[in-house]
Amino acid sequence: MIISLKNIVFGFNATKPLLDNITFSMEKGSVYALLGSNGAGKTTLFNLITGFIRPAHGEIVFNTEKITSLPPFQRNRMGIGRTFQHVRLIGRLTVLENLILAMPGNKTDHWGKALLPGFLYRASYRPLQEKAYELCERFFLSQVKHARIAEISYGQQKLLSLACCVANGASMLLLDEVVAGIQPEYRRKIAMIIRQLKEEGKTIFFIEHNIEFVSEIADSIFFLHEGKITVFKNVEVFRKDKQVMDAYT
Ligand SMILES: Nc1ncnc2c1ncn2[C@@H]1O[C@H](COP(=O)(O)OP(=O)(O)OP(=O)(O)O)[C@@H](O)[C@H]1O
Repeated sequence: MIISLKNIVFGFNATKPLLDNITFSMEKGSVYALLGSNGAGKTTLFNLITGFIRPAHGEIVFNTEKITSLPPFQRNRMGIGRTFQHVRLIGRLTVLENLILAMPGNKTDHWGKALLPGFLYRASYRPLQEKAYELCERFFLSQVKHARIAEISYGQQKLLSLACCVANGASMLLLDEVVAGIQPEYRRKIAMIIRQLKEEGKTIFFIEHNIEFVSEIADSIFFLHEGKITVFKNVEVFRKDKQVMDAYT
């Protein structure tokens, strides 16, 4: 087990909790989809896991450590990475530079390293650069590695967001609508990469409305409805469920 949530309660107002006593756990090396109608609380659940908000009650355990009251940067260092629904990349930097910036240690060491003599600085930078080249290769970004973010397509930006999450060293990746609004070609590439990440033992939790994409890659489906989570083993069972049909009609 990589993560468990126990009796999580969260609400933006006192009248009705948005997330009402949520309990679930996830296995290492598995892929989980999170579905639910608009406003069900999917992004809020991601914000709770990543530490942007805290629950009113309940506990979150990641790799046997309680993380419920840890800030986002600490959870990130422990291996929880995320991508956002609207990509958050640094526009004036290139693809390679965005990747290098996402690598652990680089940001905090940057100014210290800048004081080193040139040859030593270049030597310390080179392994990061090499890793960034490898990631570009793996994420189909080699041809645009020197391009700035505004010069690459939306599909490439989504691939880069995912690559940054991997560069960051995450063992659990939370992906918020990673294939929404992109060409089928990029959707196929992202599906392939997610399968590879699973093979490497990473845990993927992704919010998605595209049921075809969900059926291609998810091991389980988490359905969030009226504050509760129901788990489905596959898309067929999910599609036939009455509660699901009612929620989407
Ligand atoms: N900071 C906030 N303050 C008050 N209400 C909020 C806040 N953030 C979200 N909400 C409300 O909480 C509910 C759940 O929002 P959330 O973004 O988690 O839903 P979602 O399931 O991710 O929806 P979508 O599929 O539309 O992205 C919505 O009604 C939203 O308006």
